[in-house]
Amino acid sequence: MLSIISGDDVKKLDAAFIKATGISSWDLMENAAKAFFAWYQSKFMGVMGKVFVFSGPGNNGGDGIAIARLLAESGKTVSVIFFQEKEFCSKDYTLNIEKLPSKVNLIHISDFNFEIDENDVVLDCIFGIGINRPLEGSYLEVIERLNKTQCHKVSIDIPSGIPSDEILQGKAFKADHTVTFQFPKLSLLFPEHSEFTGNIHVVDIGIPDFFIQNFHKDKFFLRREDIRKFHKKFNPFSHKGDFGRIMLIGGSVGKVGAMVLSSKAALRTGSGLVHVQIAESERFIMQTAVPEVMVAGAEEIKRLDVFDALGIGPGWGTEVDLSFYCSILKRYHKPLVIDADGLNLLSKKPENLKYVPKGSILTPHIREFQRLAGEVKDHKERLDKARSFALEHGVYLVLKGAFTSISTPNGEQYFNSSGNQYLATAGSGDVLTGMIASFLGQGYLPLNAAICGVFQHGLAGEMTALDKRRGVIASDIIDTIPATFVDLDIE
Ligand SMILES: NC(=O)C1=CN([C@@H]2O[C@H](COP(=O)(O)OP(=O)(O)OC[C@H]3O[C@@H](n4cnc5c(N)ncnc54)[C@H](OP(=O)(O)O)[C@@H]3O)[C@@H](O)[C@H]2O)[C@@H](O)CC1
Ligand SMILES: Nc1ncnc2c1ncn2[C@@H]1O[C@H](COP(=O)(O)OP(=O)(O)O)[C@@H](O)[C@H]1O
Ligand SMILES: [K+]
Repeated sequence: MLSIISGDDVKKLDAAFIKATGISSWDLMENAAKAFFAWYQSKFMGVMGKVFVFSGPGNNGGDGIAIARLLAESGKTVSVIFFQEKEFCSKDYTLNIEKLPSKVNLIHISDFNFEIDENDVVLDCIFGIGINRPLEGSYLEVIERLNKTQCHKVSIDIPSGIPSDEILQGKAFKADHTVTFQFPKLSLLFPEHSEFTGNIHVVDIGIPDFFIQNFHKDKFFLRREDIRKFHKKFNPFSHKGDFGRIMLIGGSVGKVGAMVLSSKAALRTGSGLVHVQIAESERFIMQTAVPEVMVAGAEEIKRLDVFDALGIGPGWGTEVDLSFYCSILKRYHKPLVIDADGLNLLSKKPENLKYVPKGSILTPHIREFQRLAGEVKDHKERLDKARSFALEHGVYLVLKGAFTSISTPNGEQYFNSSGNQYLATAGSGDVLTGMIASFLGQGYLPLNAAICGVFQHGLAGEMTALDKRRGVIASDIIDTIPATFVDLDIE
């Protein structure tokens, strides 16, 4: 798991790492340049055009000059476009300028003609995490001009103009790819910046994560290599009881499809037994759609303690008797999952939040979270609010969207890296509810259930989108869940 630290802490991290290892800041910049170069070779091999490196006065610009050298040595035609004379630039920028081979064209911005072809590549190394005010003057003009230019665009560390932990004020470079060093800067995960970041790639520059953890506070980035350790192991003698008995509650008239999706997803995630409690009139539809599911009558809902986990809300409607809902929350003493109308009903009467069992998992999308916790001005404030909500109510708050975040009752936040825009389809959230409830019912700790559910839901979306793209529907995500276990090598 990568720790996400603030831009200010990166400077302290660099200084401490340099002190501890005896390497120089130039070496660290060289590591960054080499890591970028390796990425470039793997992704841009087939792009034959010229490379234009726009280098600002700080270390982001220094990275650019080092990268220009590596690209030129590999045979590329490279130009460096600079803004400031080296006396006004960072120490490592200057060292790298001195190492630049003569075959690299070094052009001051005022002499640059902007003759860039569609097939050429622009590397944005104007500003990194050291940006400290909105863009203006020639920097702004150049970035606006580059934003209108048709070519391949890659930002180094962060698109120039975007601060590392805050929302952008003003303009920024619009990249097709952002190659960020060591860990994604927090602001790369904000939806407000999606038009600037393009695809985000994290490259390792050789600072071990345990070292970063000395500076780290409470934010982590989840990647596929992290997921195995959150999974529980089963053995050949495991029986269906070990895989859990869960109850999903929801499915009003006309919305029973939500429960069809949730319950199928739970079965595909490995639940031993799945019961559903739905509107009586919808029984036939439910049992025809998912014969493996048991449809509960009113008497079964009286004995909630027999279930290893509950999932409440998909397709429930908002006309539910609140005292019935409350009685479920009061009578069930283990962590459960609440989604969709289960959340909307809590927003109607927030005092019922106190009955939600500690350690439960709430899975709102942005609008549901707004109903639950109030208006926010931007995603940064939303994340802060999610964190305090989870702390205050002792729950895991899964805030859905790109880079879904999981806020924990002890103030940590985990950001998911899997998934794509094709998951934004009707019923996709119902699938996630079924998956998380399933893991919870299989005896996973709530955090592990949330992490595995969120990651594998995203992965299933990625895998099924390979040949379906925007044609993905929620049922496709369900069909692909088993393949995610194979893909991650989970027994
Ligand atoms: N461990 C890592 O992650 C590593 C990170 N590395 C790299 O270092 C980068 C951070 O470098 P950095 O700190 O030198 O800051 P950077 O973004 O180049 O800009 C600062 C310069 O810009 C100026 N300036 C600021 N705002 C401005 C504005 N609006 N308009 C005009 N000027 C403005 C400011 O000067 P000022 O005018 O404020 O005096 C200063 O000169 C990081 O993103 C990564 O690429 C690797 O090399 C090694 C390991
Ligand atoms: N652009 C995106 N990138 C990654 N995941 C996404 C994106 N858009 C939506 N998702 C995921 O799709 C799911 C949608 O859930 P939700 O909004 O509850 O849908 P529904 O109400 O239709 O079931 C969530 O898990 C969310 O994280
Ligand atoms: K940049």
